[in-house]
Amino acid sequence: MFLSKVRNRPLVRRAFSSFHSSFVMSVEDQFSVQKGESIDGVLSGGLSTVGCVSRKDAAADVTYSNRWKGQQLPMADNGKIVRPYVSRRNAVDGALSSSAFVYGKHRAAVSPNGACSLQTHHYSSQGNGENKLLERIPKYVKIVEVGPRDGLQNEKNIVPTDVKIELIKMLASSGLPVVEATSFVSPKWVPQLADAKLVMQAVQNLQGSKFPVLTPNLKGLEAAVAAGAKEVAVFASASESFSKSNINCTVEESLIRYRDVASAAEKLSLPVRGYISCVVGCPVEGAVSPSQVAYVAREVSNMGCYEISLGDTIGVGTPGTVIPMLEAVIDVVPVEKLAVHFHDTYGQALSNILLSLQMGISAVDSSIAGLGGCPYAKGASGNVATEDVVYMLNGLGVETHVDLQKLLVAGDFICKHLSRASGSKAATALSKTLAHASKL
Ligand SMILES: CC(C)(COP(=O)([O-])OP(=O)([O-])OC[C@H]1O[C@@H](n2cnc3c(N)ncnc32)[C@H](O)[C@@H]1OP(=O)([O-])[O-])[C@@H](O)C(=O)NCCC(=O)NCCSC(=O)C[C@@](C)(O)CC(=O)[O-]
Repeated sequence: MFLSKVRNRPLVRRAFSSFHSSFVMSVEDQFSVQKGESIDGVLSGGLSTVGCVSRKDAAADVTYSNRWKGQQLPMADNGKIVRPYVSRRNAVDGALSSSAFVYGKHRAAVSPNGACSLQTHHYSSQGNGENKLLERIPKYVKIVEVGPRDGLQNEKNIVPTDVKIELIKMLASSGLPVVEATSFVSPKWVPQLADAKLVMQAVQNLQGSKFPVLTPNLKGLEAAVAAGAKEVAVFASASESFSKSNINCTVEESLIRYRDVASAAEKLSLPVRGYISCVVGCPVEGAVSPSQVAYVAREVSNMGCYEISLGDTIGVGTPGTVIPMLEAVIDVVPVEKLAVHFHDTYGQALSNILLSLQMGISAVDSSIAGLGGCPYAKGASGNVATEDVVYMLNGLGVETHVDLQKLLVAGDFICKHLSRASGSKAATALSKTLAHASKL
C-alpha cells in the first residue's frame, strides 16, 4: 500500500529510527516537511491527530452566525471565535513534548506519539471557560461507521463480499467502536447487500467493535440472528412518502412492525438501535416538521431502542433547520440517547454535527470516504466522511479512540475498489501531504 511504500523510503526509515530527534516543521500553505528534516510527526501518527493546519487556516478567524426564529444564536463577545489548536487529549496527557517551534504567534508541537498540533498563547480547546462556544462539546464522541452498509447500499456494481469483509476489518482495526456491517433487507430491494449473511458470519467474532445490522422486520431479525448478529437496528421515517418508498408501508405500520422486532430482540437480549430518516427534509414532501420527528423519535425510544439516530437522509439541513428539530426531539427523548446522521449533499454536515455536539449529542454517524446515499432517496449524496469528522474532532480535542491514519488506508482501499476519488476533504488533503513527504 501507499503508506508502507512511503515508510520504506530511506529517509523515512531514518526518520522512524530517530524518533526523538529534533523535529522542525514548516507550516506552509500545506503542512509540509522540509528536506533533511525528520518526518516522525507526519508518519508516526501526526496525521492521525489534531490540526496540521495551513498558515491561512491558522490565521483565519471563524465567525459563527446563524438566525433562527429571528434570534441570534450564541456567539462569542466579539462575534468571532478563533479555531483552537491544542487537543484536549494532548494537553491532558501532557503530550506536548519539547519538540516544538514557534511560527509567528503560533507554536507547532510534536507529541511523543508523533501528533502535531498548533497552539496559540490565547486560545485552547481545553474547556477552561475561555471559549463559551466550545464548553458544551463532549470530551468523547462515539463514531458510528455506516460505510459498509449506508455507504455501499447505493452502489450499482456489486462489491465483492471479500472486499466488504476486508473493509469492515480495516475500519474496526482503526479503533471505530461501531461499524454497521450490512442490512438484512429484501435482496430485491437492495441487491448490493444480498450477501448480508456471508458478511455477518465473517465479522461476527471480530473483537473491539460492534457490528449492528439493519433489520426491517421479523424475517430480517431472524436471518440476522442466525448469521451471528449481536445488535440490530430498525429504521423508521419522519415522512410518510419516504416510509412508503423505502420500506413499503406507512409510518404507523412501520412502528407496529418495529415494536415486534424490538420486543423479539429484547427476548434475545439484543440491543436495538433506531433510525429516523428525513428528519429535516423529504425528497417528496419537502420540509418535515420538528414535531413529526419528535413524535416518531418518542415512539422509537419507547419501543426500547437504546439509541435514536436522527438522519438528514438527503442532506438538506442547515443549522437553521437542524436546531429546531433537535430541540423538539430533546424535549421528548433524553439527549444521551440521541445520535446524528448527516448526509453532505449541500456541504452542511460538519456544521450540523458541530452544533449537535454543542447541544449535548455525543454520537455521530459517518461513512468512510464519504460514501453513501439511499437508493430510495433521489438526490441524496454521500454521508459525511468519517475522516472529516475525526479530523474536526481531533482539532476540537475531542477523544474518539480512532486512528485517522488507519482510516486513510481503509478509505484508500475502498475508493480503489470503486475506482473513485475519496469524498473526504481531509483524506484528500492528508494524502497530498503524504505524497509530498514521500518525494523527499
Ligand atoms: C421492508 C421490505 C422487506 C418490505 O418489502 P415488501 O415487498 O413490502 O415485503 P413483503 O413482506 O411483501 O415481501 C416481499 C419479498 O421480500 C422478502 N422479504 C421480506 N423481508 C425480507 C427480509 N428482511 N430479508 C429478505 N427478504 C425479505 C419476502 O420474503 C418476499 O419474498 P418473495 O416471496 O417475493 O420471494 C422492503 O421494503 C425492504 O427490504 N426495504 C429496505 C430498503 C432499504 O434497505 N433501504 C435503505 C435503508 S437506508 C435508510 O432507511 C435511511 C438510513 C437508515 O440510512 C438513515 C438515513 O440515511 O437518513
